[in-house]
Amino acid sequence: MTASATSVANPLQGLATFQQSPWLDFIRRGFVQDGSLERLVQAGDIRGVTSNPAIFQKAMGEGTEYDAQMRDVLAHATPTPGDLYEQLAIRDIQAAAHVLEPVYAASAGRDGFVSLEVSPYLARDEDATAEEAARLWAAVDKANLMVKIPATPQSIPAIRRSIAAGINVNVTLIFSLAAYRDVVEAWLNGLEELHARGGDLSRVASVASFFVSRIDAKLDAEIDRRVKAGNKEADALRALRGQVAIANAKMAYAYWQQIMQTPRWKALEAAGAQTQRLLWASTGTKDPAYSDVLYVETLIGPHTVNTLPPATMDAFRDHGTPRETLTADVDQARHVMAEADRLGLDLDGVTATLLDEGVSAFEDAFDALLGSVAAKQVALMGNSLTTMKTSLPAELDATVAKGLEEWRRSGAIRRLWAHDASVWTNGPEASWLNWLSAVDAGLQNLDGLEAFQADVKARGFRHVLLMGMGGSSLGPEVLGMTFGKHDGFGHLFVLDSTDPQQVAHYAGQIDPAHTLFIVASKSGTTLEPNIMLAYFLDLARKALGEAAGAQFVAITDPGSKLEKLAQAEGFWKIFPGDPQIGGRYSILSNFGLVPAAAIGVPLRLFLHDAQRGAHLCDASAPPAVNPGVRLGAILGLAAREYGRDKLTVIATPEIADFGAWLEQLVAESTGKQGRGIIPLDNETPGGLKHYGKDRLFLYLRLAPSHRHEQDETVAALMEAGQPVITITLHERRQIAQEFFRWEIATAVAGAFLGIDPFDQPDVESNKVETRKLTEAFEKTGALPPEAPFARFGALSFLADTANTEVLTSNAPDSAAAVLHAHFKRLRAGDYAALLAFIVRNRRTMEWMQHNRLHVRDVCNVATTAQFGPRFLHSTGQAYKGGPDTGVFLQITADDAHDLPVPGTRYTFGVVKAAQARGDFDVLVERKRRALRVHIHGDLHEGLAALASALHDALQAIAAEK
Ligand SMILES: O=C(CO)[C@@H](O)[C@H](O)[C@H](O)[C@H](O)COP(=O)(O)O
Ligand SMILES: O=C[C@H](O)COP(=O)(O)O
Repeated sequence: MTASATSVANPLQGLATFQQSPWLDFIRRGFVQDGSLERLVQAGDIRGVTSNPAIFQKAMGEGTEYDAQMRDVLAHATPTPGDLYEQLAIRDIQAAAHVLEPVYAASAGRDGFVSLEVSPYLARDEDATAEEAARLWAAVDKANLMVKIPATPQSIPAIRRSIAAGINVNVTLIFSLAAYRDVVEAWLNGLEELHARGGDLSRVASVASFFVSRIDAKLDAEIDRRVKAGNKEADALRALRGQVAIANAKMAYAYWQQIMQTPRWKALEAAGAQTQRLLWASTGTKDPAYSDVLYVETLIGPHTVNTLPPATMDAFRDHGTPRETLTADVDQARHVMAEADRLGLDLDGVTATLLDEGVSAFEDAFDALLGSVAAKQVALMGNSLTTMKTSLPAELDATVAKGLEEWRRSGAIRRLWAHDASVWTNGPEASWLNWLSAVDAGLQNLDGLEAFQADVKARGFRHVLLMGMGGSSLGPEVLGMTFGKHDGFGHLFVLDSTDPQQVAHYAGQIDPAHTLFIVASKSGTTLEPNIMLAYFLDLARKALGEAAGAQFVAITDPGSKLEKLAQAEGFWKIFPGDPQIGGRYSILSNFGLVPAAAIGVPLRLFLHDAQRGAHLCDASAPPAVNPGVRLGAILGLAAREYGRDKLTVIATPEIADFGAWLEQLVAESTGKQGRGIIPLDNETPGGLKHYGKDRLFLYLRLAPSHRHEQDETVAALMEAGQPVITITLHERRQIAQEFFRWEIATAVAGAFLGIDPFDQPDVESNKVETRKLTEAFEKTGALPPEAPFARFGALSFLADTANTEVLTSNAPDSAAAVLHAHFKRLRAGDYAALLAFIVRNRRTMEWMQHNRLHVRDVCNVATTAQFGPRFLHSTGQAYKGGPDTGVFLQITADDAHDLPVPGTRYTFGVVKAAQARGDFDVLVERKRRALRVHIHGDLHEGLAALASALHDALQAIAAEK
């Protein structure tokens, strides 16, 4: 039985007599699946369906109707929440379109449509709207689909373009006659364009959705306000209650009638075009004082549609009176409009506001909808996603919620993904955002990377030596430490030091004939990788002769000096970097993927995990459920609003190296202009009393290997009211998700801090100072002389004038006294940093750790222990550019053995010394509290002396408390 064959059994069906189609303003899966829609259609009650973001929000936001399809989709892929929503919505729309096909067929394509709205986020963007309309049209692939496009000034041209492309369009959110005129013009223009191209006009259907009841709701409120205020025209105003919306609609209809008489339309009609029908939307009664069928009964007329919410549909079926009203009392309607004008009811203002409110209400609904979809997605994906739980003081929690809501309202996450620098400082940020698409690029290049991996395996390298600094080395180091050695692949050594002992140590570990050398430098001009390369190329040449280049691979930005050198030296491979990805955001690009390939990390799985991270942090994941934005808001607001800027990392040992990568990302990105976050990696937990109010704890927990005692420590921190973020990984590979989450989080934290998270001005200053010194050395064969202000045994102390004055004011007579004066400067909220330009090995690392903890436990401040020059490309930025809360002890030492740098006059030792001096110069130039201690003679004896002096100094400080 088709709709047209149905006898008129109720008022709804009676609308057909007046050539009005009742459509249903509602959709949801169960309603279509259980045959409810079909029954209405077959009965002849309903001849079309409309949907909008608010309707889908209600449908998908509750219950489990969509779970089965979600599970199905998620079993094969990890879409973004936006894509997932779209797949669900498209299935509903297709199913409803299928139900309405008989109506469409029986009406020869004039009726029986289902509408799907373009994303409300695009309402102010012509191109994006037109593209999305075309995309949805193709994706739904049903002749009886109507794509809904809002009638914003920006979208009107997209309506023309879509009609011209043969797409059925439902123009929505029309409130004013002026907007309706523009819509009609766009529709006519579109048809004319299509006609000129020889297109089939008869298949292009369109409706213009004129919103009704919202106008009364707004104006009635204004009328009530004026009446209450004693307006002398109270009676005239009252008479307009519930009148203007209908009168406004009648004016639109009258305009449509005029258009239908124009030669322009007649020509199109003769060419087969269908008329664009007026559709009355927003026809549910809002004011209970009015009839519940008011906006149906008053607007019945030929060639129109009324889309009814279910309650209005039921009411009209029950007690509506179908009779032609649209063409009746038109003069009265004109009078109402004139009265409204005379009384100063600002209809233009109201309709403009309603359009803005309409767009933002659909945005809000879409946010809520995507939020529910994302939350469901996360729940269904279970342990295939890393999870984040937070335990925050109530005040911070509330501030974060406010910050997230602010991000939602301002659409900041969409702007971030759209590479819009207004998220940050409106500076050069947009040029540094390709890391957002790095995972997709990696997946596209996967075949090439896997082929490289297979070749590496086939060549049977025993070792992989990666040379690079900061962003080029810390990521690969995490991969090496986290994933370990894979069968058939070499062991990874990461060299990011200029310490001659360190270089010699690595040289001693590898056999050049069985080593794959990877030199990684984006710029290709960084001093350290260049001299490391010079050294190891020389070493390899000595062992392998001219064939040495074939053992080398370079990762560098296209056109760099390093690229040229690699070509000249006949390197095996040169992998390009992306000039629009900064070093510390490069782990998921070739800078991480090539080393990952070289050590046998399963790339496809790794990238799919990274993709999970990226998709869950997508623009379509609203801030409150976006794992990256949530984390970023906590980091940024904890630092900005509460001075909780010491991000203290506790991690399951198996994934603990992540902290070194994270330190660079967070510190170098945020630590500038006196603001920022100071990450503290690997600070062994201590008693609660050692932690001040400047801490924010991060517990990175690898569930399968978690340590009970760490869980307990963290529980105690939470108990004590310290803010704790717990991120749980269910397997190591999920570190890839965390790489992406932290990149987004850092960028977001940067936005909250009001800085550019993609530059590193103070690292650059350090490089400049170092270059000056090495250039001076090239010329003179010596570094400029320097004079310690004190020497005690093997320990010399150096500082600038300002620091020296403070440190010598009490005429220190021992190393302990100098150190006492130095660390005595620590205040609550400060941090102490040990910055050692010495060989980095287990023994020295233990020394550093022991002494940093000693400082923490006596001074109750946050501490960090860093090796130079490694940290110069990482946390060094924040030490110099971040908050002035650091107290720095730089440690340098004589080199027992030095190594020449081939092709230069200097040695590794000279470079390292220049770097330490450059570092110190910039620190003091920034007026930081800094002291340098230089160890003469044997390093370990000197370290022992220093530890003992420090011990005495700290004991004195403790005694003074
Ligand atoms: O499809 C359309 C219009 O084309 C409808 O879904 C339209 O969006 C709705 O009728 C309105 O949003 C409902 O408005 P209201 O009852 O919330 O004021
Ligand atoms: O973090 C980046 C380091 O400063 C190294 O830079 P590069 O990759 O250009 O050599």
